[in-house]
Amino acid sequence: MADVIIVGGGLAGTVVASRLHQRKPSLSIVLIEAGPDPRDHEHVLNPAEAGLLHFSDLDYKYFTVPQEHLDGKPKYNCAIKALGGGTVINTGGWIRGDAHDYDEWARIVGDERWSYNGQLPYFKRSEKHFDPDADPAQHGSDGPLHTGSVSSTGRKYPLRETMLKLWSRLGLKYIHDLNDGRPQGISDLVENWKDGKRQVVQSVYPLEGVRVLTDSMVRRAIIDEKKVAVGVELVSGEIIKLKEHGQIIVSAGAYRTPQFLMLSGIGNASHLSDHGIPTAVDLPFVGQNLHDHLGFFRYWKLRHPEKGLALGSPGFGGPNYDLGGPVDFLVRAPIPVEPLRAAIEKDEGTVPNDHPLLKGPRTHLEMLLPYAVLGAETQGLQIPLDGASVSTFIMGCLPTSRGSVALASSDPTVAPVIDPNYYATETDRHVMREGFRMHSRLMFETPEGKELVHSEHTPPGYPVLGPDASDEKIDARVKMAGSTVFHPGGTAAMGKVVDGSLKVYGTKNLRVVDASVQSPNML
Ligand SMILES: Cc1cc2nc3c(=O)[nH]c(=O)nc-3n(C[C@H](O)[C@H](O)[C@H](O)COP(=O)(O)OP(=O)(O)OC[C@H]3O[C@@H](n4cnc5c(N)ncnc54)[C@H](O)[C@@H]3O)c2cc1C
Repeated sequence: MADVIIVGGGLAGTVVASRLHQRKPSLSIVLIEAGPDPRDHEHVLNPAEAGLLHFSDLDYKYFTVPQEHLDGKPKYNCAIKALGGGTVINTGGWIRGDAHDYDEWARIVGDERWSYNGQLPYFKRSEKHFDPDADPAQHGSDGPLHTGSVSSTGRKYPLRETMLKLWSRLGLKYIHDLNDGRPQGISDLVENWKDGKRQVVQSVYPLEGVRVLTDSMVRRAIIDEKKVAVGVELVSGEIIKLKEHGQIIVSAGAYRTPQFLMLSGIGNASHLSDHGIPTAVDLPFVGQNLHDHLGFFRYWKLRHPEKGLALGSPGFGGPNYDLGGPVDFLVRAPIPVEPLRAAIEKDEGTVPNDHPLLKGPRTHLEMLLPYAVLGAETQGLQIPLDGASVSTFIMGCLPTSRGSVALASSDPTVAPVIDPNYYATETDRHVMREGFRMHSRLMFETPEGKELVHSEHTPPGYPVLGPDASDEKIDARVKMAGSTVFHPGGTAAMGKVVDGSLKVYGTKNLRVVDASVQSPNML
């Protein structure tokens, strides 16, 4: 028997377990995680080795259904099966959203607690911010998570001044604080590495006092005839019961949380019946609204590799280079409103001036220039890591494409059917084309770009595309090379599946607390 049963010991589940115990030590809390505690796994603590965890024993190794709006092929999507969830592998980018995003969420669900100011106390509580001169209204100084920027860690990359001039050509300014809710501009990248090491969530949100079961997958929540959650059944057959007025908290991630709800009888009744699952609560929106960030890399051959400008070159190295990723700036930009409006109208018909994507200005694009070549082989390119090339990265921040997670089987150990439906809307295509053209302009038309770059490495069979490339040609590149940035969300959406207090509609004592709860129109 337990007061609180938490299903899934990833980022959200571990934080909730730890904070609940701190707040009320008398509660009996059980945290149940499908995978092991991976902290002694050889590649976990060094963030530079995260690539080695893909397709490892800790990876669920998901593949989507064939993506009809990309190149028609299934796409690999990583998710970690281990205590710590995504914090075991993630890049550690410590990037707070634009205040407009949270305010839009609050407006949609009619609950100010989800606005930027509503969330701010929790942002602050989580961090030990690196900058003593930062605005105390925006940052916390005694939270568990250490953060650091390129400058605060003392990394001085040879291309920094060139990069600042290059990105400024987009009309953007340098901003000192990436994480104050007003992120548009060029800022030092901020990461949550501590002394060059990963902060896996259970190391900073301690679980002493919580009963933790690892290597234990939960099959379903047991819902009684009054729709009250009364316990859970594990795949092993073990049953853990809830004390009266206890809570089951679901935090199995955006792919597995909807699967878990459906296996518990909460979901679209006809889909459940297809899999022989009796319906406890008919909630057709469970598993709908999947959204994810699509990202896209381009690769550039340097004009002067002998200067030691990028990872792999014998001349690339300096004090503290191991304290963060080989990047100077994170760049976040809006795009022009009128062409965007035209794209949205192709999807949605006439749109008002206060359409969420138009008012703001919103942060439509996130961009980087890593001093390294990342993932080129996925585009059929063989670029040696010898410091002779760099990459640029473009991500559409506010996707309007929506997909789904559905059951493949009533067996909880079988992966669900994942369809992110990437690049399905004209809006998403327009945003990505704008980013693509920005990078072409920077590299082919600015003095800094021309001095930096000798040529572009393009995937075999794909020509170099200049700033005046057609939409079709850009789309062809993105469709071949676009891939997930591993940010799925929205599959147990607030206002549709859970209320503003995260309670699952139609049930008692059941909540969802993870990335699944982003609201249906949350962009
Ligand atoms: C490669 C990669 C890079 C990323 N980079 C960044 C970044 O730089 N910055 C950033 O902010 N975010 C990044 N993210 C995203 C971030 O890690 C996720 O958004 C976050 O981990 C989501 O937290 P969650 O609690 O919703 O799910 P998760 O952290 O995925 O946790 C879900 C947990 O539930 C467990 N589970 C699932 N089903 C069951 C079951 N039935 N029974 C028991 N346990 C179960 C899983 O094993 C897992 O441990 C990245 C993610 C990846 C994969």
